[in-house]
Amino acid sequence: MSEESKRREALIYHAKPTPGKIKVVPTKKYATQRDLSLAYSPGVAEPCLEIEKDKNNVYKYTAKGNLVAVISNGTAVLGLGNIGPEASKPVMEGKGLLFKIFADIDVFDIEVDTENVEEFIATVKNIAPTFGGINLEDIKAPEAFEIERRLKAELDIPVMHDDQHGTAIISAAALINAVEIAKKKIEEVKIVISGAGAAAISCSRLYQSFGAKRENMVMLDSKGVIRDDRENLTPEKAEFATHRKIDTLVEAMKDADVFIGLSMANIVTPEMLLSMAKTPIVFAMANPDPEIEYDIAVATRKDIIMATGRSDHPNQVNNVLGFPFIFRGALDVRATKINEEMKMAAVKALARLAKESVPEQVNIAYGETRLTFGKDYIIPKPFDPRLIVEVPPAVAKAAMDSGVAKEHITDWEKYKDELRERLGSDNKLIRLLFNRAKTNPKRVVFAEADQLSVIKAAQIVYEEGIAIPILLGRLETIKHLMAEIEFDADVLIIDPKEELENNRKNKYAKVFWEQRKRRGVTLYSAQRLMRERNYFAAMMVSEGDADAVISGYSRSYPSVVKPMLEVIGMAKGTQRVATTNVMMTKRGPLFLSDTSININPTSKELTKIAQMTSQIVKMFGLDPVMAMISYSNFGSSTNEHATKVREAVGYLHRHFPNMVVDGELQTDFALNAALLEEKFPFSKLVGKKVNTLIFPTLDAANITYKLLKELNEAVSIGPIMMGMRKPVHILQFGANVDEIVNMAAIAVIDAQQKEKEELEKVKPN
Ligand SMILES: NC(=O)C1=CN([C@@H]2O[C@H](COP(=O)(O)OP(=O)(O)OC[C@H]3O[C@@H](n4cnc5c(N)ncnc54)[C@H](OP(=O)(O)O)[C@@H]3O)[C@@H](O)[C@H]2O)C=CC1
Ligand SMILES: CC(=O)C(=O)O
Ligand SMILES: [Mg+2]
Repeated sequence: MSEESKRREALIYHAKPTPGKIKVVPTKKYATQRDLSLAYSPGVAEPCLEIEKDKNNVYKYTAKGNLVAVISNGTAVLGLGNIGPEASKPVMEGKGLLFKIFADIDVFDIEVDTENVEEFIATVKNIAPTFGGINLEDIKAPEAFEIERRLKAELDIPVMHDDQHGTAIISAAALINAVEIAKKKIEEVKIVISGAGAAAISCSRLYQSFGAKRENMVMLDSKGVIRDDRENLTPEKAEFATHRKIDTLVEAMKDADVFIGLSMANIVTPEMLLSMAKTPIVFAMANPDPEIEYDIAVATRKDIIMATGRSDHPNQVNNVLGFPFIFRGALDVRATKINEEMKMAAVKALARLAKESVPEQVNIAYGETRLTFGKDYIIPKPFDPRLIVEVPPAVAKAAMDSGVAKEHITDWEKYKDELRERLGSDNKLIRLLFNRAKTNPKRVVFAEADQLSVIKAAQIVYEEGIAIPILLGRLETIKHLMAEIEFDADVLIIDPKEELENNRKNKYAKVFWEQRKRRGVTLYSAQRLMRERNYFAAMMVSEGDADAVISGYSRSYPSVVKPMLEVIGMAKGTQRVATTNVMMTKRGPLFLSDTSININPTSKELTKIAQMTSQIVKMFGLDPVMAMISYSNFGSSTNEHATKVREAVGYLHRHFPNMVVDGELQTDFALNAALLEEKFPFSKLVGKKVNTLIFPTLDAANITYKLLKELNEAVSIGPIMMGMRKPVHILQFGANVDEIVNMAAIAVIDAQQKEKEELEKVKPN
């Protein structure tokens, strides 16, 4: 993607569909008059009075305990400099997003219009009662030091300047590991630190806590090397002034073991890297552009251990790995401070985690085959789900041991379970899907590529490397739309009506005629049918000219299913096709079947639907736990609708005893584990979390999934077609771009899966 396209993409991302990246969402019911009288006057007076009696009750009755202020005055925004409070807001909202997705902490971002230290301190102090913690961000040195020192002393909630301590914690963990990989000793390494601001000073201090020696450090600011004979140094710079008689970065880099960049872009040259010692460690952490580009650095020295602050290269040393988890631990024990002990605990937890074997889901999330501790993996990845289980407990424990915790955790396993629960699974699951698709992208025919939403989706899957799109539709329209959205990739575009496609069309028509000539199809009618995009698309897949098809955006479901069934047909041994929808709910993904095809399935058909859904759940990397739902519980009704579900469950229990499935069950019992255990302790689902619901009729399933989707209770992926011979996925009429992209990723994974099954069939035993 060109730099200009990236720029535009970033602007559109921030502007659409709603400006900005975060919003406020109520956590209590607000539907009725009764709810409102509790939420607001008169009910709200009760917690007010309780808090008036004892201020600690604010943690019990308000959101304070999980709310962090991300506060900046915009004076040192990333490496962009003093760009002002308004211009810093996208970064602060970004920090809010990261706090939320990685540690389930809510954030108000606050941009303060003052560069005056006293005014800034007064502002933060005045608003502190709202918050459980204060994350100071992108405030320039030396003011940042005084601001943080004073706020820490004067407030009784944790205050952390992220650029100082977040950065110090992460880079210290990375440095300890990098030094070990380089087979050097931290006490001996010569370290050059470019930058003498908030981040650089704090990092250099923390490295000393882990053994680095100040006499081995040379620090530089915008004027060059900070020598002890320089005048008017701030106390922080004076702390790191060197007695060496050198002035420039070129001189400092000679024979250095480590370069720490917390200054600005592109100030390190390849020559400087070449002058460094053996196995040099280079952390070029300026954002968004590092002190030296990753690709240049690794091309210059094969023995380099290289890290940047960016997510698009190995070894992202960025405080995103720190602040969410550090505050999570601090908030959970109501720490009054974030002290040295807590920081050290976080460093050790992070450094340790990088050495443990990496779960497969992290490899998938980053499109890696095998991440292992070494020069390209010195520190955990931000999407590593173990971070939330490892770092906050370490921080919380250190807070308790060092006497700054107001609450104590006793059951650590329970706490870890709570931490796991905090991470919603919707984005994770989608990410997993995308990354799995990217490992082996397949050719996906978009049968309605002359529709704007479809072509936008095709552009995304192409640019993300999820699929290789083939665009079907009116040539002129497609080209026009592509130009409009600046989709200039060299992709295959086919108009089934065009003369140029005659050869292919004739070939497909012949094959189709051969297949159906005894079922009323003439060669002429076959030729006419191949002008129709869904027949043509299905034939492409059937004949191996494409791997999957996506259609249905502009047509009714049945009118798209028909050609797919006629041309591609069902998988061997399958008598029914069906669909499932994955609903990304707050309690995790929930698969609902059959949402689109079987109007009133028999008990036998229900067993097939359950079995096919079970395969799909596994394809998503989850263990199926299935409830066959009904309006009846375990025989409470003898009506045929309940009986057929009961019979289906009986059949599955007899023939597939390892399947975790039970019913017939009402939905509340299926989804409420405590209720189920209390009333039906014999159920196979007791002690398990149901992730799949098999519905008795199409009415019930379709209504449920659309209701959830429209009430914004869950994002839906699907309907995912099950039981076809080749990957065919049919969109809901008018699906949005995200839904089409998700479906394309599913189609690719489906194609990968089917390819694997084919290979296994032909593999000699
Ligand atoms: N990867 C990560 O997690 C993080 C990265 N950073 C990055 O670190 C950088 C600094 O941030 P922060 O400390 O908050 O900002 P500050 O404004 O506090 O500090 C910037 C420092 O860089 C120095 N500097 C400017 N130009 C040069 C130069 N040519 N050579 C050497 N030093 C120079 C300044 O010198 P002087 O004192 O003379 O003005 C100052 O000491 C930014 O690029 C930021 O993006 C920051 C935090 C986290
Ligand atoms: C990452 C960060 O906080 C910064 O670059 O300022
Ligand atoms: Mg910052």
